[in-house]
Amino acid sequence: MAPSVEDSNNNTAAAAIGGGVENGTPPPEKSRVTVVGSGNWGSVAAKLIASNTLKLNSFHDEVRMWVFEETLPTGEKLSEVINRTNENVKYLPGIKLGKNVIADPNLENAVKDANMLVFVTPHQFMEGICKRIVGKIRKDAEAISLIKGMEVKKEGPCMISSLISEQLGINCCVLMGANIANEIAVEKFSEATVGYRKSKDIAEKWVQLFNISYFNVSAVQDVEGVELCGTLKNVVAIAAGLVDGLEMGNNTKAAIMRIGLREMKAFSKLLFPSVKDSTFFESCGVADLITTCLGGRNRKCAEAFARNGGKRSFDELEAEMLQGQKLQGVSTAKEVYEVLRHRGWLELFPLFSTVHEICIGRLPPTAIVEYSEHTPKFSLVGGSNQFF
Ligand SMILES: NC(=O)C1=CN([C@@H]2O[C@H](COP(=O)(O)OP(=O)(O)OC[C@H]3O[C@@H](n4cnc5c(N)ncnc54)[C@H](O)[C@@H]3O)[C@@H](O)[C@H]2O)C=CC1
Ligand SMILES: O=C(CO)COP(=O)(O)O
Repeated sequence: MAPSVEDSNNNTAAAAIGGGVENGTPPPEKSRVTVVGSGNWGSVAAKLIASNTLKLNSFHDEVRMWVFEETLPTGEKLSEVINRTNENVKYLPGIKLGKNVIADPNLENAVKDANMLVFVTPHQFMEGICKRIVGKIRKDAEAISLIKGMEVKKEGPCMISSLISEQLGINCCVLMGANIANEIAVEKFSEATVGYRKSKDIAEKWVQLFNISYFNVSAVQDVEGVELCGTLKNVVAIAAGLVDGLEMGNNTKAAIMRIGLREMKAFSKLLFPSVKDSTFFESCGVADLITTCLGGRNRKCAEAFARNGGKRSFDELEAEMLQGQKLQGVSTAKEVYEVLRHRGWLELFPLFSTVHEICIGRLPPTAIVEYSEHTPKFSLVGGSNQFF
């Protein structure tokens, strides 16, 4: 059974500021936050949030964090070690999360009282997680997804925020940005973008929960644009890593990033015409693309893949190099490819489609920089398509 935390700022303090038992109006209910996920970014998100809930009167101090339970080489359970040491020794070693972060291996228990749910797991696990908690969360819960990825169904592509909204029947914002977790963990400055659909008030509450001196958050009304930026840049980061592994140099890498950004924008607008151009200039857009292509896990594994001439699979490299952390770019490239194939758009997106074909071994890593029959428009910048 996971422990719990008493509030330091209890309702007496809230009552003293506005209303309260003295003048007959009950104090507004404090929000309860649960973080669903405890990987590298999930743990940093919990740390950020926990530092803010201690300061903000409108939130309960305690931040519950669902842990996908595993047994460590020492024989101990990960959740127990987190609660004992206040550190996620596997996914974020060396960083104290805050004593008000409570690791809970029981998913249903972790979510049941929360009215603010923060989803941050690798995207491939979200459908299963939603199925487990349908009908077990508060009806008035609000959600935010920090997950970079999408699902492809028979009906077409489904963004993770839509999956959450549709399966759980709740509103879901997104938070994406140039956010390499290990850098934010040591409190180096970065920015992030909240994407919201309708309610600016809800978006502002999320901004309040995440914003801190070293993490500058702003909100834009463009859920799909923000989420697609975060999702698609992982495919471009694979391409950037391949170029690094081939030792092509900075100009080639910059070209890959530019072509990738064009494809990100075109793909997003073809799927959702409402996506705004301005979103690509937020942290979730060009800034996340740059940081991931320079320092992300997708880049790192793709570099190793190219150095090995494509002879070692991404699965093998992921297991060896990331030790339990997960790549999102390889599966996203596959999902994007499915959409392109179904819609007859493959030739419009040579970078995206080439990345997938390299990942599955149909093309060699060098194809990323080759003008071949498979990539007829690869190095052409013009293109008559209105979306480019
Ligand atoms: N790490 C980073 O720098 C950033 C990551 N993100 C995004 O955040 C999302 C989560 O990534 P991270 O927190 O970095 O995770 P991670 O890749 O570090 O860790 C993997 C997580 O998956 C869990 N897991 C393994 N098998 C599972 C299963 N069957 N069911 C449920 N969970 C399982 C593990 O316990 C672990 O918590 C991803 O979409 C990623 O793209 C976004 C910004 C930065
Ligand atoms: O999304 C990220 C940075 O914003 C992290 O990217 P990687 O998953 O490639 O490390």
